[in-house]
Amino acid sequence: MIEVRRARAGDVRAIRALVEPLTATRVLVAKDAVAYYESLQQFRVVEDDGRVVGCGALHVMWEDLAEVRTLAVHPSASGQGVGSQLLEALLDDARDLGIKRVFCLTFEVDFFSRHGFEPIDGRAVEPEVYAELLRSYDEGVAEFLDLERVKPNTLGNTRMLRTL
Ligand SMILES: CC(=O)SCCNC(=O)CCNC(=O)[C@H](O)C(C)(C)COP(=O)(O)OP(=O)(O)OC[C@H]1O[C@@H](n2cnc3c(N)ncnc32)[C@H](O)[C@@H]1OP(=O)(O)O
Repeated sequence: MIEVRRARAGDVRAIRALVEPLTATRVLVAKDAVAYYESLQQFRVVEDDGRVVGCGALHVMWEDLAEVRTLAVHPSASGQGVGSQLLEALLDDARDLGIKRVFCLTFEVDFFSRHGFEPIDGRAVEPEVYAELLRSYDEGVAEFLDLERVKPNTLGNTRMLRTL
């Protein structure tokens, strides 16, 4: 039976195993193990008969803004609605947190479009918020801000936004 649930500390190994092949092709950014434990509360996983087959995270960036991150489904489980269930659960988390806009940076434009995301150009935040976000040490925030130093990581990705 398929179940979407909050991640537990014991899931981190399975999450890393899902993500690792995707970092080799730069679909997802490689992170150290400690980063997954530190951001564990952001994660949801999909379990199928006791096996973690998908993961995804929601990272809050500002008062009205969060980012979907690290969405990955094992190839053996793709095309069965697992990614859609995960994404919708993360959007529900965003609603629960009072978030109004959800950002993502992805090659999977059709998939995210089917879930109400639209490509955006330029900055998605006011200059004052941009200046505050510059103070973050988070690499994903740097990618959101489209800073020069992280551009090699985001080459070919599309910036997308969903309004809730
Ligand atoms: C912000 C970020 O994290 S960006 C990174 C996004 N992740 C990646 O690029 C990693 C590599 N890709 C993946 O892990 C997966 O392909 C994902 C996450 C993009 C999609 O996960 P999936 O579980 O395959 O998605 P899901 O099954 O919900 O939808 C995919 C397709 O299956 C179809 N589908 C959905 N439900 C079902 C179902 N019950 N039965 C059969 N097909 C279905 C959908 O119509 C959809 O069609 P499409 O390919 O034309 O869009």
